[in-house]
Amino acid sequence: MSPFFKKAIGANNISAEKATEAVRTLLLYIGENPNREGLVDTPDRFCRALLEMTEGYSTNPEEILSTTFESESDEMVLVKNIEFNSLCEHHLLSFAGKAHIAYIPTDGKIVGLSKLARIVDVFSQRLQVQERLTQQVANAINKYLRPQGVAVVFEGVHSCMCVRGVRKQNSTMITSAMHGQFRDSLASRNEFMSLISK
Ligand SMILES: Nc1nc2c(ncn2[C@@H]2O[C@H](COP(=O)(O)OP(=O)(O)OP(=O)(O)O)[C@@H](O)[C@H]2O)c(=O)[nH]1
Ligand SMILES: [Zn+2]
Repeated sequence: MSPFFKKAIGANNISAEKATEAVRTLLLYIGENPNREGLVDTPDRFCRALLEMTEGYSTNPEEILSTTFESESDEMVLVKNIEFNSLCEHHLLSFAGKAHIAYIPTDGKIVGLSKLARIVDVFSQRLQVQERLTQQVANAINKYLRPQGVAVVFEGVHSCMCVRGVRKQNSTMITSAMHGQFRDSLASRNEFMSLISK
């Protein structure tokens, strides 16, 4: 019995047995034989992978952003090219790319660099649309860090656009969310945009 099966009950009181049975049904639905050697453990693996890819539901963003430090500076802090992997809520297919986050501290209140990447993970590891993912990251930083401004840009390539449907391989979706000084000041916004485009 695999580790997933030992965790007998998941969210909404759904048993692991029922979840794996649903995947077996999907395999039958496409004309496959779920009992053949290569597929016999696939329902279990799929359920474990899905749980892993959506583990952001069980992480509280407030906890991540609660460890802060003091700094002398109230200048912009920017972390760019933070990799993310998410699942589109329409097709349950991956969309992935990079996120760029900047904030302007209030009273020198700063946060560890890794925490910005962790915030990206918390909201990426859920079923998402990129617009909401971008907003949620910006809103969480705005709410828990209370900076003078926060700017977030996501650049994502959506598998559901590449491997099926319109099959466009080279399109990238760019979404942004701005609060405070980045929304109010064109100069701050331009500085952010020029730094991330370098
Ligand atoms: N705005 C937005 N759209 C997304 C995102 N991820 C996937 N989509 C789109 O969601 C839409 C779902 O459209 P539907 O018409 O309901 O589904 P569909 O028939 O599979 O659509 P096609 O992909 O056009 O074949 C598609 O246009 C996808 O490209 C996202 O993060 N943001
Ligand atoms: Zn999709």
